[in-house]
Amino acid sequence: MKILVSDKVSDEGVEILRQAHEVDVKHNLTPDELIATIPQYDALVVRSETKATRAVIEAAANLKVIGRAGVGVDNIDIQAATEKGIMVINAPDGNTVAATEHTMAMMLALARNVPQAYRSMKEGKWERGKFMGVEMRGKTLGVIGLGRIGTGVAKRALAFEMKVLAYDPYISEEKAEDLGIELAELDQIYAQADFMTLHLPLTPETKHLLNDGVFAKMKKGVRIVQCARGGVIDEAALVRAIEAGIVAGAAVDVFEKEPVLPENPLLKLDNVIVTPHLGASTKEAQLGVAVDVAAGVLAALNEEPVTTAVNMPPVPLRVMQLIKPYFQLVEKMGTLAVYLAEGRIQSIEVEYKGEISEVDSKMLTIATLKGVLNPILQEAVNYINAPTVAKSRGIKVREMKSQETEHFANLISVRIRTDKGDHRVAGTLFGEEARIVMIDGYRVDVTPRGLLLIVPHNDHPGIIGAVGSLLGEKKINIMSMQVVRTEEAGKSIMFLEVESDICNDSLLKIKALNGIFGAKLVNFDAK
Ligand SMILES: NC(=O)c1ccc[n+]([C@@H]2O[C@H](COP(=O)([O-])OP(=O)(O)OC[C@H]3O[C@@H](n4cnc5c(N)ncnc54)[C@H](O)[C@@H]3O)[C@@H](O)[C@H]2O)c1
Ligand SMILES: O=C(O)[C@H](O)COP(=O)(O)O
Repeated sequence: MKILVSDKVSDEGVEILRQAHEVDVKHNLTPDELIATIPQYDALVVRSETKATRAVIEAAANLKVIGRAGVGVDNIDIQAATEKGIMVINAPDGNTVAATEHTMAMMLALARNVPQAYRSMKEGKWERGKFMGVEMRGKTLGVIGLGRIGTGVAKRALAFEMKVLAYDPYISEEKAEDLGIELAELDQIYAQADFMTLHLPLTPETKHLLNDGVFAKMKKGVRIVQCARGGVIDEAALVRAIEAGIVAGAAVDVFEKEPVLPENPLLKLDNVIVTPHLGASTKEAQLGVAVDVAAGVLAALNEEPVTTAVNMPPVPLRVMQLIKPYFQLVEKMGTLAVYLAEGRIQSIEVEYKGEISEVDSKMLTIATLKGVLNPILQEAVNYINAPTVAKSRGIKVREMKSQETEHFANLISVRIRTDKGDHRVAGTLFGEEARIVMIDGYRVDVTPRGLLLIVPHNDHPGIIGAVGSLLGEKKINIMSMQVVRTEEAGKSIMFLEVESDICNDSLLKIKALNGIFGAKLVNFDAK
């Protein structure tokens, strides 16, 4: 078979591939050249430079697998690959240490003005008085995102005798306690942190997490390290916060637009130090991700299970036929439940009632976990890694079964328990059609597809109309609407299936309406 390696991947990985297949290494292909050449290949190996767009994937007549030598798969159109039955795999562990150590290097360099002093000396100067730094010992470090890299940074910061506060809504208190650090809310971190470091994915929820409003809440003199993904910080707001004296300095490895243009204002500020997305650039990391991705690509071409598959479920055919109709339903129920959940997830319970309780439902429980975890994690959670990911986050998973049901032949319910309460979603199949029939104890009939707006409100005349008018003004079509009375006197909840996305601004306007006390938009089709 033929493999194309289109980015700089370590020779050792390329050699592993060459021992089994014919390999071409071609860097810097233009999009058109890639589209023209891709039909002859069975596998494509990339880092972040090659953009495996829908157009590339649609042209890939023989492609069976795309291997990403690294973590982020945002340069690959996963949806298009999945639709075409192309397995996408990544190498999520190989560069964790490299990115962790780069974060520490950036934090130290920021604290002690190392790049600025270096430049001054290279210019022939001896400016001992100009580069007064600060110590890290005794300072408070805010870690936002406590996954693989955030955890590594937290451990190293403890060795520097820093006080570590971490925010990650999807990590248990137990995990933080085991690490010897404190979980905190974002506002607490903003108010207390002397240093802040980001290690979370870029998602619609995290885009511009650090913005003007948030910078205004920060402790004066905070230093910020950004080695996660460009876009989590609003760069223009960062520049304003530095100019206003709120942020004393920033160390930035990843940018909203890469490669960075020379006119980027961050490059003009002396107290901003920068590296060109070097987090994963160590020999060890590049060797690790290349060897890992090569092993994955070979396994995929041999049709063997791949533990780092991003998009393909390894379900045995016989089991698949029995449970296939329920896969999408349970995944979407997991997604809805996690959108409803507010605190730290402690456990996920999946209960099977009726005939469905008689089949091996393990894969359905895994599909539920996938639905819960995918909207909140950077790494792609699939049928292979979902249980391990849940375990590593201290989330307990329980399956319960009973042959008895009251109203439906089969009923599956997903309960998420968090430190701020429980949420339960139940669903069934009407013929072949998946339906959510219960949300937090309220009887509904929701097709788990597209966008669902959930609005708890006071049961007063005019409120439903006000929401409808606001959506109408924004040209957002309501496809169906259900209103249920809650057990709390005078309170109801609206469930609206809407045709197009609702921007944050409009959601805020809905929340601000008189008599409304919340608005959540669930995207069943996210990721
Ligand atoms: N600079 C580089 O070269 C480089 C190298 C590797 C990874 N990265 C990036 O670093 C980041 C972290 O990677 P990782 O391997 O640790 O990923 P990970 O999936 O292990 O960790 C991400 C963490 O973010 C948390 N999270 C999700 N949404 C959140 C939110 N709204 N608020 C707070 N936390 C949230 C998740 O619970 C998870 O624990 C990713 O953005 C990745 O792309 C950059
Ligand atoms: O997602 C990743 O693995 C890192 O951002 C590194 O990307 P790179 O392989 O392009 O250096």
